[in-house]
Amino acid sequence: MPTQPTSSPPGRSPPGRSPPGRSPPVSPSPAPGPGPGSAIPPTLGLVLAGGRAMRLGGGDKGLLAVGGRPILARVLARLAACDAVILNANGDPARFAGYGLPVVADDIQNFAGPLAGVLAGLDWAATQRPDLAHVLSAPADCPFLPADLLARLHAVARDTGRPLACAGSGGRRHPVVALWPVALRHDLRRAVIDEGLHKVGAWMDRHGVAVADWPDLPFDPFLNVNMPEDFSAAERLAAAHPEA
Ligand SMILES: Nc1nc2c(ncn2[C@@H]2O[C@H](COP(=O)(O)OP(=O)(O)OP(=O)(O)O)[C@@H](O)[C@H]2O)c(=O)[nH]1
Repeated sequence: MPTQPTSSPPGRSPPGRSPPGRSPPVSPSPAPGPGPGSAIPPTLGLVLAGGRAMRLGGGDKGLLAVGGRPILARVLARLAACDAVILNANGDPARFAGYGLPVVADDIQNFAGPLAGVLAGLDWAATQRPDLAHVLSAPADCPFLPADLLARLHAVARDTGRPLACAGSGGRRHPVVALWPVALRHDLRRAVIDEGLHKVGAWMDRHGVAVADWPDLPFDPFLNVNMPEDFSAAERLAAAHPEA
């Protein structure tokens, strides 16, 4: 598997392309939220940026620009329909200061994987915004999320009666793009700490998860940037679909 040399300094540009630059932070547009009377239950948006990006040589994937905009700004635009948005990230939160968001670190150490970030988000919602019964998670390396992500995940959960919903494309599930009930946080903590569970999909299957997909879109909205070649594919997609 091609990887960037681990000797690369954190946050450098992926190889094989011109430096994408760290575009200046873009303040998220005022989150409109579903609004009073909306059929969409109150939801906290959670950007998952707690990973190490080892396959890109380290750094913050969300601060890389795709199509001239940081991936993080793109993700935040898609989460603007949520009632509040926080960022899960480890290390110095100052690097995200320009976004004006609460930054919440994992409280489970040793890189327990994305479930540690989801748990941090569920705990934050329970303690800081108990009016929000759901969390919508989205990874900071997914530049082309669908505009109706929040609405469609809630709709598929409601229609199937399942407590969890996640995104799918090309016959695959994307369990980190998902809707989580805050009420399941204690069960998740037990699974991660007592059982050492790391697989997101495995935990979801215990409770029941509905999958929503977007077959109508002319591109995969869940393309994520893990390796340098993903970055090139994302730039091509951004050029071909400026609306994405
Ligand atoms: N909070 C938290 N999030 C994580 C952790 N590991 C991965 N993630 C997040 O989970 C999502 C999927 O991560 P991956 O692409 O598998 O891992 P990554 O660390 O970003 O990249 P690699 O190191 O190259 O695997 C991303 O949103 C990551 O930020 C972790 O230990 N803690």
